[in-house]
Amino acid sequence: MHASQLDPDCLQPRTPAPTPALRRLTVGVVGPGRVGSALLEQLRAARERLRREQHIDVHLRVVADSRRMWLDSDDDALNARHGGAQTWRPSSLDDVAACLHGAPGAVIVDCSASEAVAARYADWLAAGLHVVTPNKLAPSGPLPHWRALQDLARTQRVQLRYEATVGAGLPVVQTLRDLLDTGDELIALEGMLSGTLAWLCDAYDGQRPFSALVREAHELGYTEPDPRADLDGLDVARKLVILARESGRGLSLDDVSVQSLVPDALRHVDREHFMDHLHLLDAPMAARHAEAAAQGAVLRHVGRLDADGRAHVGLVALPAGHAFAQARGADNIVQFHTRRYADTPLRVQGPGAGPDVTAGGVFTDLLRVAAEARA
Ligand SMILES: NC(=O)C1=CN([C@@H]2O[C@H](COP(=O)(O)OP(=O)(O)OC[C@H]3O[C@@H](n4cnc5c(N)ncnc54)[C@H](O)[C@@H]3O)[C@@H](O)[C@H]2O)C=CC1
Ligand SMILES: N[C@@H](CC=O)C(=O)O
Repeated sequence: MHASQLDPDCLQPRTPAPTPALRRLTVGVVGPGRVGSALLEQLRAARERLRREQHIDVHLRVVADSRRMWLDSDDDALNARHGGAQTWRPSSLDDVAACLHGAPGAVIVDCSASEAVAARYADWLAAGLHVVTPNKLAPSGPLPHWRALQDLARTQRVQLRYEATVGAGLPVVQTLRDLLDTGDELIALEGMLSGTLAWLCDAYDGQRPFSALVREAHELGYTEPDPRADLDGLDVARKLVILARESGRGLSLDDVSVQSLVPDALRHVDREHFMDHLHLLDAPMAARHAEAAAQGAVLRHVGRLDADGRAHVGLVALPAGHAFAQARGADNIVQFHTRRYADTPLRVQGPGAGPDVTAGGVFTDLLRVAAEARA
């Protein structure tokens, strides 16, 4: 017997630790767009390693977009009903839930930006399915509905996770939750909470038209499906609402004072018309930029939750030495002012938009579902 097999305390042969049972996650992905496709790629690449090292078996059972769905159920009867496994068929959110129902560790991942999908969470949680999402519509939607969803998840003993709704892959929601769970108290927070606006403010130097940069941010996968949600400040307002609610404040979107960059003429037109008329943003942005530059300042898009409970979103001109002025690319920065972090705020910083980092945040939530279900 080799010495390394002896327990040094009692010099008895060690009993080999039993191999942990394999834990299955049965996953359905709704919305294989930019984030959803990156998630599918990450799941594929990690599958063997997760099985080998973490004893987690991730089984992808269904993928659905707005028009069609792909199904590969373990259930022969269900497959037969739908003409066999691995088939494409018209999309149905009812069928997505049906084919996950009762499966071990069944999770629906909503990677859409759709109200119609978010409206299904209550049914899915009630049916015993975990829900993971980067979609901000439910957690920043009507407060009574959001609280009811959280209560439902608790009573059904399933998980509702949404880390990637704020800061994409950055640990923002979890950091706040950890602070509060360990007895700290949020006093205020401020941050650059839009990857798109961070990237636009950093890239815009008054030379290339702002509208051309907005198109580029969209191609890079930073913007919302409709980039107006970034430019009108609503996306950041949603993130502030999510963080405020996480800290126990009953904030709603109507409570956030938002400065929009979208001209009135483009507010209510359809998305195609908006994209065709992006040049209307150019002159106002050029004026804001020139005004800031004349003061030796730079423009940054900032969201704030004040100690008195008020919330604001908008462009501000900051001196070049300010921490936000030094952020580059699509970096988000979130600064938590808490009772413990009173002198220097706790800061989370890094790229806060883009398919890969966002998918990484969603994937982390999936692994948390597996870890918590194991406990
Ligand atoms: N792009 C980013 O950096 C980040 C995105 N998010 C969130 O991630 C979500 C996805 O964003 P992207 O991938 O950029 O959007 P995308 O537009 O590329 O993809 C959206 C997908 O949802 C599908 N979809 C729309 N309505 C549907 C319905 N009723 N049923 C089934 N599928 C439906 C579309 O077919 C498409 O596949 C959004 O909620 C966004 O706010 C969150 C953090 C960062
Ligand atoms: N469009 C959003 C994506 C992440 O939430 C952003 O730019 O921050």
